[in-house]
Amino acid sequence: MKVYQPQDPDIISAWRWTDRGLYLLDQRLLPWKETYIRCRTWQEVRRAIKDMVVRGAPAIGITAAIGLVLGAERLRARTRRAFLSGLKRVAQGLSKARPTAVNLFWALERMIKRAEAEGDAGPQELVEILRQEALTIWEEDLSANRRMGRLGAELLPKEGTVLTHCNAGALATGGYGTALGVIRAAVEAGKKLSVLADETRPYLQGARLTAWELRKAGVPVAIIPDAAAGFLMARGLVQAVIVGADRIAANGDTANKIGTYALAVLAKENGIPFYVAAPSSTFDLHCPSGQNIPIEERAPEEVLSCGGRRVAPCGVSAVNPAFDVTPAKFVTAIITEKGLIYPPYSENIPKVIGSENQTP
Ligand SMILES: CSC[C@H]1O[C@H](OP(=O)(O)O)[C@H](O)[C@@H]1O
Repeated sequence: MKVYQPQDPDIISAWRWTDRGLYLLDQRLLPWKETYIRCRTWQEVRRAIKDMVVRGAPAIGITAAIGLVLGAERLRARTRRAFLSGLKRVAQGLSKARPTAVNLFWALERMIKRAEAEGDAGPQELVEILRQEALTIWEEDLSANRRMGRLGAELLPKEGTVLTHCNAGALATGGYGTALGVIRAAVEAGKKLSVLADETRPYLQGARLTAWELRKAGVPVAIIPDAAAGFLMARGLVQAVIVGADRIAANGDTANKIGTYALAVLAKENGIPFYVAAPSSTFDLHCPSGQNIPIEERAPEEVLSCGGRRVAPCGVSAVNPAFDVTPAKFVTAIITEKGLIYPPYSENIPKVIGSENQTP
C-alpha cells in the first residue's frame, strides 16, 4: 500500500492518504472517538467537507486538492483535452462543498493551473502530477504553519493567558496549526502560557478539538462558555487573543468562525491585542472588503441541539451563520508565513503577500 504524506514527523494529521483512498479523521466525534471515514470518490470528499467531517480553511483546501486527485484517477479520458475538461467538472463539484474558506477555491484553482501548465502530459501522467501537487500543497501548508508559529510567537507575552476561538490547530490545517501553531511555538520556545478556549457553539470546535489538541501537546487549557470571554477580559485575565481565519479581504477585514467579531470588539474595548494567524492561501485579494465575503449559513438543527441531543423546544426556529466578519480596525496584526502585517492593511497586505495569490 502506498502512503502519501509529508516528511514532517510530529504532526497531528486530520487524514491518512493512501492508494486505497483518503481516510478522514471524523472530527465530529472527537474527542470521544478517533474514527476515520474512507473516501474513494471526489463526491465522498465533497460530502465530508460539507458535513464537517474535516473542517478548517487550510485543511479544507488540502482535502479538496486530494479529492480532485481521487476524481482524476477515475476519469476515463483518452485525450488530454477530455481529461482537462473532466477535471474542471470535478473541481466545479468540489467547489460547492462550503462557500467561505477561500483555501478551497485557491487549492482547486492551483491544481487546475498545474495540470494545464503541463502542455504535453497525457491523462496518466497528469494524474501523477496532480498527486504530487496535492502533496506539495499539504507540505507547503505545514511549513507555513511552522514559520507562522515562529514569527507569531514573538508577539505573545513571556507568560500569561491567551484566549482563542474555534479550532485553528493541526486539525484545521496541514498538521501544526495557525493560531494554535503560534501558541505551540511560543510554548516550545519556553513561554509560560495557558490558554482559554472558547467552547465555540454550535459545533464546539473549541471544547472538543482545541482542548483535545492542547491537552495532547501538554499546553494548559481551560474551556470557557463563548459568553464568558468579555467578562474574563474585563477582569484582566486575558493578555492576548489569537484566532485563525477563513478568508481575509484586501483591506484586512477577516472572516472567521461566528463569535470572532464580538471577541475583537471586546479585546479592543479592554486594550488587549487581537491577532489573526493565517497563511497567504487564506487571503482573497479579489475581495475588496469583508462585505464581499460569502458567509455560510448552516442548518438550524445544529443550533437546536448540543452534543447530539435536542435542547430547544419543538416548533422553534434557529439562525446559524457559521462565520462573521471582523473589520480590520479591530485587528492588531495579521501573522502570515511571509511576515507580520500591520495596519494600514490595504497598503501592507500586498507588500507582504504580493498580488499573485489571486483567487478565481
Ligand atoms: C485554521 S483556519 C480554521 C478556521 O476554520 C474554522 O471554521 P470551520 O470549523 O467551520 O471550518 C474556524 O473559522 C477557524 O478559525
